[in-house]
Amino acid sequence: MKITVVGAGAVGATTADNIIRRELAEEVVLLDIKEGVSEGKALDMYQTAALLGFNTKPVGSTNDYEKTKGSDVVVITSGLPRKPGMTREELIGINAGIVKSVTDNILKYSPKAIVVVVSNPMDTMTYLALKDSGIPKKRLIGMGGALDSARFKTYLALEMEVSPNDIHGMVIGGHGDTTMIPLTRLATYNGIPVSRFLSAEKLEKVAADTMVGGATLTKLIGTSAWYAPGAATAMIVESIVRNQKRIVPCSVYLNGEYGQKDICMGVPVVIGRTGWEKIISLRLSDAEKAAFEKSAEAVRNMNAALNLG
Ligand SMILES: NC(=O)C1=CN([C@@H]2O[C@H](COP(=O)(O)OP(=O)(O)OC[C@H]3O[C@@H](n4cnc5c(N)ncnc54)[C@H](O)[C@@H]3O)[C@@H](O)[C@H]2O)C=CC1
Ligand SMILES: O=C([O-])CC(=O)C(=O)O
Repeated sequence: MKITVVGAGAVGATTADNIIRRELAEEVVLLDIKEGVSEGKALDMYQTAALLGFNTKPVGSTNDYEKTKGSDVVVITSGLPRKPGMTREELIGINAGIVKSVTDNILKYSPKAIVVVVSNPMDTMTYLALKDSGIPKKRLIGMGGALDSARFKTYLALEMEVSPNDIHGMVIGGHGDTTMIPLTRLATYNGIPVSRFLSAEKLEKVAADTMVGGATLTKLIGTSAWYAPGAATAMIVESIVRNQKRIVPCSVYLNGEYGQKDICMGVPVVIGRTGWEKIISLRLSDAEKAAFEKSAEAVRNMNAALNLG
């Protein structure tokens, strides 16, 4: 098994670190355009092998795609992160060019790879990667809902003063401050609806905090988050390489599912060795359906800015 992570910045390096620690592949290639950075970070990570006891080898590459050849899974994190006060959507101008050229290069050397897109605005970057490359839709996965759901569970756990490990819940829709849909109605504390433990007001606050979870961290840190994004991305990669069939909300190409066509956005999918294997169709309430439609409209407007014709 060989995995490539493009972008050796905060999210890319953290993703690679999580992947090597869990020995998800024999080799993990970290590629960046900044001279020497990926080689340096890969060597730094490899020096933890003697301390932590893993056997996966990280390899750095300064923009040399030959080194990524034959990758089974490729994660794309290259691109600008937002600064406080910005939306993810404002990154489209620069990141579209980066994601397009990276996708072309990756598929030239690894035509059979499953590609996980992280760069923002993620739903639109996933759509761009699909339209530009023609990659079979099931091999293209946008990472957003995995992270948003982890934040949702964390905010619920904090409010309830329980372990996040006992909380189950999902966030679907777009990966944007106003497009996310935390499915509060379906969230549980080990199978028991969270509405048994928290008031409607508290649940509304949890949902609102979840939606701006990324913006909150960006304001605190000065750039966007990386620990949970890296862990969420590695969780998806693990479900692929270990064929775990986990149900994870991911941005995938919809062709009529959830009432939407020709768009990538977050819905629950089963993730296994061939990519996303199937979409789980949830019975949404009327309010949830309306939120999904509104979310799709916003994502579609963003996609139109790509001018794909
Ligand atoms: N989908 C999600 O849930 C999340 C998405 N993100 C997004 O991930 C992206 C990366 O974020 P960070 O790692 O914090 O940024 P960063 O600035 O730390 O790292 C980005 C890296 O990409 C590299 N890069 C730029 N152009 C490249 C190219 N053509 N080829 C290869 N590498 C290139 C840069 O040199 C830099 O090292 C941002 O767009 C951010 O908004 C971040 C967190 C969560
Ligand atoms: O907030 C951002 O810009 C980065 C991101 O997507 C997240 O952390 O959810």
